[in-house]
Amino acid sequence: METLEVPHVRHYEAAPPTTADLEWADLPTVDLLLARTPEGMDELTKIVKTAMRVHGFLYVINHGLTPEQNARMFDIADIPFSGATDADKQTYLAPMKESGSYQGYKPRQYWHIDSGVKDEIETYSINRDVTKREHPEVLRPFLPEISAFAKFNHFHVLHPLLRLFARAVDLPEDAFVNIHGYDAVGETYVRSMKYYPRSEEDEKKVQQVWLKGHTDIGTVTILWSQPVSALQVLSPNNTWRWVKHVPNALVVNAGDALEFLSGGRLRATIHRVRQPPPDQRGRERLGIFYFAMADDDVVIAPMVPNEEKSSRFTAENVMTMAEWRQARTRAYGHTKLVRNEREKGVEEEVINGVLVRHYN
Ligand SMILES: O=C(O)CCC(=O)C(=O)O
Ligand SMILES: [Fe+2]
Repeated sequence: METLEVPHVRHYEAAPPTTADLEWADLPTVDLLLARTPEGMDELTKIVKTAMRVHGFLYVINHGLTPEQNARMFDIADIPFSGATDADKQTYLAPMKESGSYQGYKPRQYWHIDSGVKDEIETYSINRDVTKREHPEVLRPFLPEISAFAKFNHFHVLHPLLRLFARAVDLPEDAFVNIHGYDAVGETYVRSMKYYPRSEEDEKKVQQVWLKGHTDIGTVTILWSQPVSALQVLSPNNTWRWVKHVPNALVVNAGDALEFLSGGRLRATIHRVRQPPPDQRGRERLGIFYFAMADDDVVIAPMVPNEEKSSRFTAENVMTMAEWRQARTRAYGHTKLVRNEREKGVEEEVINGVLVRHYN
């Protein structure tokens, strides 16, 4: 049997945490150690219920990966950007327009942000089944570790959270787990994401926005916390609050698909990425995520009575997870958005009959 020797990986040194005094979001924490007992599950269900109604974001701690294993994943996450050649980046481009898939590279300057200025974000997305597509040669020796990381996210973070989400909306505990199979056909990704600083002139034009306010496409987004402060959530009183870095914690939010499945009870909260505070400017920002989607063939219609006033989903919008993610991926950063005359900074589009809002 051929064995691949694992080469040395350059250590990715992130910027130190900011010392700026920012308006931080006050997000609840789910301690996964509590998920091991029935009493703990009851307590966590209450926390999750409030978290998803009020903030739509929460922290997860005690997931089981050590700080060293976490740091190793950030080192590996940087390989597609600093280790691959420009030719690799062309060869392994994601077929975003053709098949509505992010598998592979999304190059910089692919999405329109504002006033003719485009994004400075490179992403590399790998299906949880890492064999679904070929990868740049430099990344191949690390595929077993990436695959183990996907499995870890799936079974040790996603599934426990899905059980809590199901309990929070009074569904049987495994209702959401059953539509997030590890071996099912679907587009859950491990994604590396690198933000590069832009010119001051462009910062002015986009009013310091690096990634417009949006909701995520899938069911659950798991973000591995990193020190460069830039992520903000739209708080219940309609102001942006910064998400503080918590070492080795995860930042979790629901996306559109979970909002639809839960009849609007588990809200897909708007969030954005903006220029970091002055002490972190000029630095790159590397992120690593597990973007979960339900299995491709799942109809993302309410599994509980629809909460009319909060859900964007209506009975006419019946579609599968695959249809929704493909339509959203094709449209993102390319469609002409319509300014909402009543709400400043809000632009809208309708995708498959569903209102999608973008914030600046
Ligand atoms: O970079 C971040 O912190 C968030 C990115 C994000 O919201 C996304 O890719 O959907
Ligand atoms: Fe997002």
